[in-house]
Amino acid sequence: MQAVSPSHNLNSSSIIRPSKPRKLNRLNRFAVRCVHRYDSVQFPNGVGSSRADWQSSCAILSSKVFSQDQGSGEKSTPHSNSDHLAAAVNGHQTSLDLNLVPIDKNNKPQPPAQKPLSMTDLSPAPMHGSQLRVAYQGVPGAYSEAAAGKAYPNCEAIPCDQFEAAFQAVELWIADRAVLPVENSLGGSIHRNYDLLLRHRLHIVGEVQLPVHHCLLALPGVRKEYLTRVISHPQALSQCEHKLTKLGLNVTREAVDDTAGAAEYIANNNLRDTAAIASARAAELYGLQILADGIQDDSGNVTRFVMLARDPIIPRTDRPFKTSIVFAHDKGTSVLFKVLSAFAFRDISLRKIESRPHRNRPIRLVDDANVGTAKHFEYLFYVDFEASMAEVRAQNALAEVQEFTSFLRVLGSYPMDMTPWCPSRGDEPSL
Ligand SMILES: O=C(O)C(=O)C[C@]1(C(=O)O)C=C[C@@H](O)C=C1
Repeated sequence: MQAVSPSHNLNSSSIIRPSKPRKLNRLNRFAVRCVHRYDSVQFPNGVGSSRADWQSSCAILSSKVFSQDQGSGEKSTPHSNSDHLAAAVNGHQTSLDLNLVPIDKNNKPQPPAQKPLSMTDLSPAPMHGSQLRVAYQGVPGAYSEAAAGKAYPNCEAIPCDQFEAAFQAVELWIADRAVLPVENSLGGSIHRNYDLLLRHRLHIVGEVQLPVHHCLLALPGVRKEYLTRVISHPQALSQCEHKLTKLGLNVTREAVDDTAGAAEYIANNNLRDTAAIASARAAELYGLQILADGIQDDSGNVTRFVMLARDPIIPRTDRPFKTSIVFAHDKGTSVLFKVLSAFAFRDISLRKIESRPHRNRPIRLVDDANVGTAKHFEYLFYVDFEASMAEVRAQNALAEVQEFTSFLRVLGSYPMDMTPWCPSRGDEPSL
């Protein structure tokens, strides 16, 4: 993976603010709007977020059409009609020809040139024809950069100073994807990214798990007795809480934007009383020595990252998929039990559930007449479940969830990273 230089850091202040968050609709309203737009939709070269909006709407619509065709049966057929329809509405080349019969120069209809789906359709190559550009939060040497490289080998990694800048980089076509942490095996959820997933219109297209192996870094020649301060990303500080104490360090802990940024700061400012918690790669990049290796409190320290794109991928059934949704109900939280039962009845396992308070920020809902109303929800619930949106049981579960909720959005249906959460190098720190 090639990392662009830190001087190319995306600064959130230098990025044009995106337009206001788009309207959020209930699924059936999505579908209705989608039918209307279907006749008139144009795909200019620069496809904007409205296309992504349209695509996710249509993916849901196609799922619904398919479920109706199948009656109430819960069994899904791999590579069934729904796959084709979903393919057609998810940006595959054939979607552009849907209602058009190609005409030759003598005005004779031509048989449609059908292109079979390939793996590249699932994760389309960048339109600019070069390396995939992947935005991550932090500077080179950050774990997020490593996650970007694991998710997209040979990508061009684009450092961003804030999570929000990474979202904006994709929305503004500066990057093709963003790779952002959502959960750590020790520190739990990275709430900021859950909030941002809702505020932005990107789609989750994949996930990747990264074992996180922390080192204590300082300038060459510095001994741990000289240290008065340890700086790092708040997640990294919390992942090493006990080991720092065990190391006998009498230090204050200070949070900074990212782990590698902490290492860079020490090097740039020649700080001999400060150490950073960061990766071995950060030590190498910023010329620091490793004072202690493997200082995370748990050897199986793993962070889960999601890959985000402007367009959703086509859900499939030939490998394990996960689907992430967010929902809310304006009559409080009692709906939660009903929603969870919609999955339980269909034997769909839940992987994660997260609630986020949302009282102070209304969400704009749009009705069938396209009239928007601001709704306040006390809590938003984020759920990851183990099924693909191409499966009828998942489509039916969501149709039921929709009945119980005032707001529902599918954040993405994507292949699961099946790597077991396993220990990183060594349990005890080496000094
Ligand atoms: O600071 C970094 O290096 C990051 O990539 C961020 C981050 C996080 O946000 O959780 C990623 C992985 C580790 O859990 C620690 C920090």
